[in-house]
Amino acid sequence: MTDLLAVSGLTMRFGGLVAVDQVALTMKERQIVSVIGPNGAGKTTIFNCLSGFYKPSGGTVHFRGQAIQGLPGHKIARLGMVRTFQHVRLFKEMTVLENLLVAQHRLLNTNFIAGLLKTPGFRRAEKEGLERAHYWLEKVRLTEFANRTAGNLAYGQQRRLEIARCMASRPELLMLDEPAAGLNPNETDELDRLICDLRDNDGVSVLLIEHDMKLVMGISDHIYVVNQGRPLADGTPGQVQNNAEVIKAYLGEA
Ligand SMILES: Nc1ncnc2c1ncn2[C@@H]1O[C@H](COP(=O)(O)OP(=O)(O)OP(=O)(O)O)[C@@H](O)[C@H]1O
Repeated sequence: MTDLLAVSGLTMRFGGLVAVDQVALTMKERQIVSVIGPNGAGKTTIFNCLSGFYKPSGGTVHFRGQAIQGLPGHKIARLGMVRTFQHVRLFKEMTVLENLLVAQHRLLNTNFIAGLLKTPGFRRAEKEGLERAHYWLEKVRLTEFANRTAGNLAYGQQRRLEIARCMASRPELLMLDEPAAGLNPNETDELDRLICDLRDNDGVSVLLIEHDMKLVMGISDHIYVVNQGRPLADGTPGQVQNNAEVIKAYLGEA
C-alpha cells in the first residue's frame, strides 16, 4: 500500500542556517504520528515545508504518491492536507458557525450564477454544508456557542474550533502544531480523546508537533525525534522514551 505521506531528504536553509537537515518520515492511513524535539529543533519549519508555507530548499514530499514539495499551501490543502498553527488563527469577527461554513468553501460545488439563482444544486450544497458544520460543532462541544463571535470564545474553545474548522474541509491528513499549548490538564485529556476519535471514527490521519510528552506518548503510533534540524531517532513511544540519544538531547549531558 502506498504511504499516505512520504518525506525524504527534507532540507530548509535560511541563509547560512540549516533549520531542517535531511529529515525523512513516512506515515500510513489512520496513524497518529508525532514529531518531537527540543525548542528550535526545526519542528515548525518541517510543518511549514510540508504544508506549502515554505518552499523547501531540498528533498521530496509525496502525498498519496503525488509529489507536492514546493506547491503553494492552498493547493496542498485542496489535496487533503490541512494544518493548524501554534497560535490560533480563526476569523475572529465571524461567528463560530460561520467559521465552519467558510472552511468548506473548497467543497461547495457551486458557482456565482448558481448562487445568484439559488439552483437546486446550490441549495443542496448549502444544506450539506450546514449539516457538516453542526456535526463538527457537536464533536468539539461548541453547539451552544454556534452564534457567538469566535474571538469571544475561551482559549481552549478557540483551539477546538480550529480543529473543527480543519475537519470541516474533510482532510485526509490533519497536521496539528502544538495543539495542547496553553490548555489545562482537563482540556489536554479531552484533546487526547478528540484526536483518537478523529482517527478512529472520522478516518483521518494525524501528524502532530507537541511538547506535552504525556499526550504524545499516549496517542502516537510512531514518533520522530529531531534535534538541531537533524533526525535523531524514531520508533514507537516505548522505543523513543528509552533511547539514550533522545534522553541526552532533552536533558543534556549528565
Ligand atoms: N523564517 C525564518 N527565518 C530564519 N530562521 C528561521 C525561520 N523560521 C525558523 N527559523 C529558525 O529555524 C530554527 C528552527 O525553528 P523552528 O521554529 O522550526 O523550531 P521548533 O522545533 O518548531 O521550535 P519550538 O519547539 O520552540 O516551536 C530556529 O533556529 C529558528 O530560529
